[in-house]
Amino acid sequence: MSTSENDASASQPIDPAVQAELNRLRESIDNIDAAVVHMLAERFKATQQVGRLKADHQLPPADPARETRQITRLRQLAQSANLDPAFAEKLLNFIIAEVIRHHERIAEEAGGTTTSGAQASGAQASGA
Ligand SMILES: C=C(O[C@@H]1C=C(C(=O)O)C=C[C@H]1O)C(=O)O
Repeated sequence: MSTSENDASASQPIDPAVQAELNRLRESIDNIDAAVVHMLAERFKATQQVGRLKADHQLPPADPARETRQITRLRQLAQSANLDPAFAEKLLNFIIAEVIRHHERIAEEAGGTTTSGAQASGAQASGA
C-alpha cells in the first residue's frame, strides 16, 4: 500500500485542530505502550525467578491449574473493564506460552526434565 487514499500523510493537509487531537491521543497511546512494555518486563522478571525455583526443585514448567484460575480471574477483570474477555484470555495464553518456553529452557539448562505435562501446551492450543 504505497500510494493509498488510506495513507493520511499522502492526502490533503489535516485540519490543525484534528491534527492536535490526533497528536494528543497518540501521546497517550505512546505512554500506555511504554507502561505495557515495562509491566511485561517486570512480569517476565518474576516468572524467570519462578522458573529457576521450579528447576531447582524439580517442579514441572507448566501449572495448568494455576493457569485456569488466572484465566477465570482475568476474564472477570476484563468484563468489568469493558475489555473483550476472549481477547484478554488470548493475550494471557500468549504470554503464558512464552513463560513456559522459558521455564523449559531453564530446566534444560539445569539438566532437568523438559516435560511440561499434557495441559502445558493448552496455553498454546487455546488461542495464542
Ligand atoms: C509462572 C508460573 O509458571 C507458568 C506460567 C504462568 C504465568 O505466566 O502466569 C502460570 C502458570 C504456569 O504454567 C507459575 O507456575 O506461577
